[in-house]
Amino acid sequence: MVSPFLFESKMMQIILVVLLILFFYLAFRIVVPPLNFPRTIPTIPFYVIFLPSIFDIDQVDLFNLYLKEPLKKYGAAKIFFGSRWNIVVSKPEYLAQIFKDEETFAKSGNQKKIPYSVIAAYTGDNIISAHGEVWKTYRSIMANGLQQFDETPFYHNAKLFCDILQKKIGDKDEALIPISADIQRLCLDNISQVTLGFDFGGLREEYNPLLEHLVNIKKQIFHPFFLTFPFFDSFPIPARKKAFKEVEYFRQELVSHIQQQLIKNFKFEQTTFVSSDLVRAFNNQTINYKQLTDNLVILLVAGHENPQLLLTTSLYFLGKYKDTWQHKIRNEIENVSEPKTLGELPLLNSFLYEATRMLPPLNTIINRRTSRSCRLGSDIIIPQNTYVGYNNFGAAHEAKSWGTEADKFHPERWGDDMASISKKWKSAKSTHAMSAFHGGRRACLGEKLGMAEMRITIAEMLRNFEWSLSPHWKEKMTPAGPLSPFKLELKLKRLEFGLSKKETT
Ligand code: HEM
Repeated sequence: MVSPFLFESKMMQIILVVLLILFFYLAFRIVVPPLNFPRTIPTIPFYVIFLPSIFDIDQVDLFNLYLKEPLKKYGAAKIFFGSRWNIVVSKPEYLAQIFKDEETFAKSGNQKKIPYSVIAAYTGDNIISAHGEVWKTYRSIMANGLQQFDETPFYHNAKLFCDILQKKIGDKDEALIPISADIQRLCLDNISQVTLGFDFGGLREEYNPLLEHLVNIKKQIFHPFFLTFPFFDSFPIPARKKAFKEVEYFRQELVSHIQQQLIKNFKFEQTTFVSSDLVRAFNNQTINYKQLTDNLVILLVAGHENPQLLLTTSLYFLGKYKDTWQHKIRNEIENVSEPKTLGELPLLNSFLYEATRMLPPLNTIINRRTSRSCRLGSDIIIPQNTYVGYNNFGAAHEAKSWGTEADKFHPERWGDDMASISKKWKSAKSTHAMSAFHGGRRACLGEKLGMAEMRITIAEMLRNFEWSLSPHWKEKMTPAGPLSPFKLELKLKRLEFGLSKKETT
């Protein structure tokens, strides 16, 4: 008979061996790309993705150190992200193929890629992530309202935004102001008033419960560990359970705001907000309640986060090039009396396009999965069920498209007059040398809206203030995720009365 002690120690040995095997198996899956991944493209070391959590390094440094050369040479690479190995491309020809062949490179957002995660619970199955017929349905409902909209709230909010900054300067002439939180409030108010039919109240209310809630859940969603290993969201970790609950609460609160504004008083029947179109589609059963909620949430999320990033980037470049670009554009807008003409100012628009090129707000997007084994370009064989994404920063800094000065901030590259600037912008998008707004059939539906918001806010800022980068602010971009200057702080100086009080509307 085996003694209980011997039995126990044998069991311990077996458990230890199983755990060791599991550990090595998981480590192998993280360190080495799947064996059926293409050998014709390089592998970015798995640890690269963890470096910003350990060292004081931002994503532009990371790109320059680890991705620039492989992407320049091969146009594609294998990269570990989101608990799995993926293929990321930056060569315009590869982007063109991926964007065009939607059946093979099928959209597969977080709701499919990591359905157990907090981020998937947040945005669900929406117009950006959906594929095929479902996407077509969403697009047919939402496209019109995102293309035809009333810009008036942008003007009012830009003024409110500047008033808030004026108050922060107080009775001094200038002050050092961390700008991120106010930009977020502005962008939330803009998108909620222009597309959702309610006022988020970010600029008007000092304490705003919905905003507090949003800031809180964003911290949990963009937690670096869970962003890299969303797999752990399926474990019963109390903090993550709380995050799920709070995300659900936020979604319900958002819909309830829209219900109060649009549904209860039947305003949706008369208005052309995108949210009204979604409510009508829900009422006639084209979409269900979850689809309605998912799309309302994505309108708020994409509609405020992306402009927030681009505005931060624009204010950063204007601060950095205060004596040149800021000065020149201020002179240019001084003569504008008709708001519509902002879209026709060569300096303002070439500046905006260059800012978008230099720091594309959505740096890397990996949300397509191959529906079959396929060939990318002439020699990259990709197995079925592989996640494929694109690196906007890489595409926008490719020397082949943008010349040897691709890394330089050089708005002149877009042209001197509005006709050539617009032509170059369109051509850069259609050749995918510039993919910051995607392009093709799945092109961003908010580009027109976002760019109008940028022009109007920048013009108002230039009329009110002169600014440079705060001497206390360390020039650094976000370490991971969306790309923009990290916790930007500006040295804002109030401008003389004449220019600041000039009316725009
Ligand atoms: C201003 C900065 C913005 C940038 C840089 C930007 C960028 C992008 C990109 C890269 C995509 C494609 C995503 C993918 O490949 O999965 C996209 C799609 C989309 N964006 Fe934007 N976006 C911006 C603003 C907005 C705004 C203000 C809205 C308004 C709600 C918006 C609504 C959308 C929608 C609805 C799609 C999905 C289009 C489709 O698949 O049919 N975007 N955007």
